Amino acid sequence: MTATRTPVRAGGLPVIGSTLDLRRDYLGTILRASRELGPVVRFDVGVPGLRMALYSITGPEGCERVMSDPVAYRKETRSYDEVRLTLGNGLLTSQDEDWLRQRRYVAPVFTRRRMTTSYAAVMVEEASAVARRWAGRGTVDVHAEMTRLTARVVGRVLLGSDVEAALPRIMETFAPLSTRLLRRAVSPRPIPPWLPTPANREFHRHNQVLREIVDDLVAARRRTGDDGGEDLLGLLLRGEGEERLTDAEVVDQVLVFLLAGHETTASTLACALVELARAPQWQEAARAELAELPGPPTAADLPRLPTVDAVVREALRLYPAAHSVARLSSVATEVDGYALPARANLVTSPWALHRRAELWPDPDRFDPGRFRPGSGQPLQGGKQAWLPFSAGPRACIGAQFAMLEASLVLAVLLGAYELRTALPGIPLEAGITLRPAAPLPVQLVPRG
Ligand code: HEM
Repeated sequence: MTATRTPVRAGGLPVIGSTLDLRRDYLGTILRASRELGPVVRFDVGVPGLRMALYSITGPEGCERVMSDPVAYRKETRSYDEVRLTLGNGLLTSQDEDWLRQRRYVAPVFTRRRMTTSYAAVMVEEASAVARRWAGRGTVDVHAEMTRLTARVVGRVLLGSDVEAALPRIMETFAPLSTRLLRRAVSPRPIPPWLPTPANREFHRHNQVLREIVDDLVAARRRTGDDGGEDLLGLLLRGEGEERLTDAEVVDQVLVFLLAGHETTASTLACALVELARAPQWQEAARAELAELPGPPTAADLPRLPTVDAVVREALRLYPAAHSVARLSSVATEVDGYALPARANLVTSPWALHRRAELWPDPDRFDPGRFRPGSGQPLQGGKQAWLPFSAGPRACIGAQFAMLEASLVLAVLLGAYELRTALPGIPLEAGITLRPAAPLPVQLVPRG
């Protein structure tokens, strides 16, 4: 296709362009631009002379195309440079040969067999422990509860460690790091991280805390001399094969999996639980399917729980934890019929893609029925209309893990409790990930 159009420019203010809009309300600004101006929009960030152009990509073909081609669209963006300051060169941030070697190396930990047997059993065990712990508690903050649960699962399954003790430190550091990252990603010239400003000092202290947590996890495993059987940390420390990782890569890898492996699924689960608490008919529909199972849910039962699966997918549509997937174009290119220059900062937005009315009617409404066979949705765009885990070779390696965990946890909790809430909606905060901005109280009514 020949490029015919230049991207529409978002209004913003004469001198500073869209800087304030993006900083104050990133999600709202991207969504409004997508709805009012189209699938490729240019935002000018910063004052003239120091200006940076940022292009939002919110159509199904455009998002998939940019996400799927790691040669034409690179992880050399401002936001990824910021992520590297915290996470180093692990699987999420590395590129090319480094990435391929790391991805092949960790692949054995994510086989279907492991997911559906040992990992699923741990997920059900941990969810059942939460259900027991909730007994007698009238109301719980489902975001805090799901964060604890998913961290315990990642700790047990991937790292062979109890990470619960470190959780308060992880949460204290991750939230401000995440917010800082997005703020700096939409600044044309952020203050260099080596300048000893109070904000930078706090940033380095937070990074140090995270590194200390990982060092402790690695040291504890080394002390026990246990090679951890088949888990991720055991695999990393044993250093098998020709593609073995350097010591620094091991630490970076643990950090990535520790953070990416729980925070995203926790937010998804928390949002799903609140939406279910607001929609008793979907709880009932899910329970009717659960009632047909012979015992506690297992991975093998999931095909018999289509409503639970639809609830997870709908939560990921409305609240995609990875709301943006950023790339830098390595060459001049064309996306959705719009010409983009080389070295353009692109932000594909699952958040805005998932709320396009021509794909998803009444897009802001929670309706798991969209994902039931025969619903006719998405109306166009097919699989490209739902991209919470990105697409192509750099898609989320933990996608099946997350889907499995979210489905099993919902199945266990819905079997044990009726959920109610007075929350009118879910307050959201966009940093590097999308997360609830406040506690999410949900009332529990024990079932039989
Ligand atoms: C609901 C939960 C999750 C969501 C929405 C999510 C979303 C994503 C997305 C969109 C990417 C692509 C980022 C990019 O290319 O810029 C990604 C990559 C990644 N995710 Fe997830 N993720 C989730 C859960 C998990 C879990 C449970 C794990 C680990 C167990 C994980 C580990 C990773 C890793 C290591 C990468 C980098 C993969 C690569 O580039 O090869 N994620 N995730």
